[in-house]
Amino acid sequence: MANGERITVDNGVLNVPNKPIIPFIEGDGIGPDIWAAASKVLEAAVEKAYNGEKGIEWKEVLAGQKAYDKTGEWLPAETLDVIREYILAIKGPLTTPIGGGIRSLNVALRQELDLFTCLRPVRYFKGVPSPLKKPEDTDMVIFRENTEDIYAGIEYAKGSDEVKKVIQFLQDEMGVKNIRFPETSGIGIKPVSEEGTKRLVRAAIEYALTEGRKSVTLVHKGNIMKFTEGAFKNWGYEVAEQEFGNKVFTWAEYDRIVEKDGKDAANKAQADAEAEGKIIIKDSIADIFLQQILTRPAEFDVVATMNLNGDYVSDALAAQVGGIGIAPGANINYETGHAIFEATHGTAPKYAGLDKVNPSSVLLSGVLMLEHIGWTEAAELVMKSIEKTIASKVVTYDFARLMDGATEVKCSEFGNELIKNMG
Ligand SMILES: NC(=O)C1=CN([C@@H]2O[C@H](COP(=O)(O)OP(=O)(O)OC[C@H]3O[C@@H](n4cnc5c(N)ncnc54)[C@H](OP(=O)(O)O)[C@@H]3O)[C@@H](O)[C@H]2O)C=CC1
Ligand SMILES: O=C(O)CCC(=O)C(=O)O
Ligand SMILES: [Mg+2]
Repeated sequence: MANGERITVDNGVLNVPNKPIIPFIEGDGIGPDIWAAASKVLEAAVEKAYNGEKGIEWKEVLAGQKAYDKTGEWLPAETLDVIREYILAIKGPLTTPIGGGIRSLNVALRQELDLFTCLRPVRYFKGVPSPLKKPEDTDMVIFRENTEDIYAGIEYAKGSDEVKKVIQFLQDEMGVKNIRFPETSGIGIKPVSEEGTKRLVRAAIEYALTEGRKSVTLVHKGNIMKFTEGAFKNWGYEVAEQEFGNKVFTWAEYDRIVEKDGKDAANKAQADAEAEGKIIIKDSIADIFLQQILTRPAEFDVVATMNLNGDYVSDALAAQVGGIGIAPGANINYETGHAIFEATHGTAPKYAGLDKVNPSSVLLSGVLMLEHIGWTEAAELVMKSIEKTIASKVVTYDFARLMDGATEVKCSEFGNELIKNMG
């Protein structure tokens, strides 16, 4: 086989050689354990699917503690340059200290490469322990805005010169009277833009159309945060109606029909739209949404939301289908083609180096990557093997503690079992 080559991108379309070079970040904490297990499984699936005609050449790039120890920098410029050049990458989790210290490297990677969608599919694997009666009803795909919101990192600490300036500006020039304790407040700023919202919602609707999904729900807290989260909802409906026309039916349209012709007419219009296979664009306020995904999961499909809501919703939905050990993700810019695949969970520091945790989240992120480059046969092999292995009740601690009659295996052993059960 030829030596590795670069993936290139032409007008947003990927050209994938038979031996693509794909950068990886091993990650902090449990990162080395899960990456070792998952990369072996991905290699075995590609080898088996294509009889050695295709293969991935991994290229390590540094970030986090390993980068700091080797270079004195947490996120070396070279890492960003390499990912920019090689288009796709996959990463393990990176630690972010709480209440001080460096800002999130995970967020920095997303912002630096403008990976505006955090795509997190949530589906159930038969046999996985779940707190729900019918976990198989949970089949959602989260589109989380990845570059804005409170994650922009515009924050000023209590007592700093900056916070005093901001509070003074708000009080003196903006007439703000309700900062309850101005002397002891920190301040965070939440930018949410029309452009950022529309590109995210556009990507979610395009995904729903391509994948034959039924609805896109805009999740927001727009009753309280009117000009950020409320605007997200309005811009979402706008982009749906202006750019997708009669391929969608929105609840904004529903409301207009109610006003003009009454509720029965609106219900009929929605039922007709559903029968015609149009995508229903609806919205839900974030707090009730968190209840309804538990009580009525079948009503939700594609979910589009802002950064912080998306972070909370991701972990909550992961719990419904067996937990964060099996929750994959991808950070994607659909315009430039750049993407970084990564698990939804973090570094789980108490398990670091114990060869204990479930490698499935980063592995399934690798499956998303295989699908993304069109290597669906290899992706399918991994999926089938996960199903078979879980059905045989050979699982890591997280599932074993909730399953009757399970055999608990280590992270690396679970990876080997997946390879054994492949095909
Ligand atoms: N994208 C990223 O790189 C992310 C990084 N982080 C960072 O990770 C660090 C730790 O965050 P924390 O809030 O503790 O969240 P984590 O997701 O790291 O861990 C929380 C708990 O989730 C369970 N868990 C996590 N990963 C696995 C796995 N692979 N298999 C089985 N169970 C798993 C464990 O549960 P149990 O204890 O029940 O066994 C663990 O204690 C922080 O610095 C945070 O900022 C967090 C999220 C994402
Ligand atoms: O960057 C971090 O440390 C946390 C990020 C996170 O929780 C997420 O992206 O889901
Ligand atoms: Mg999170």
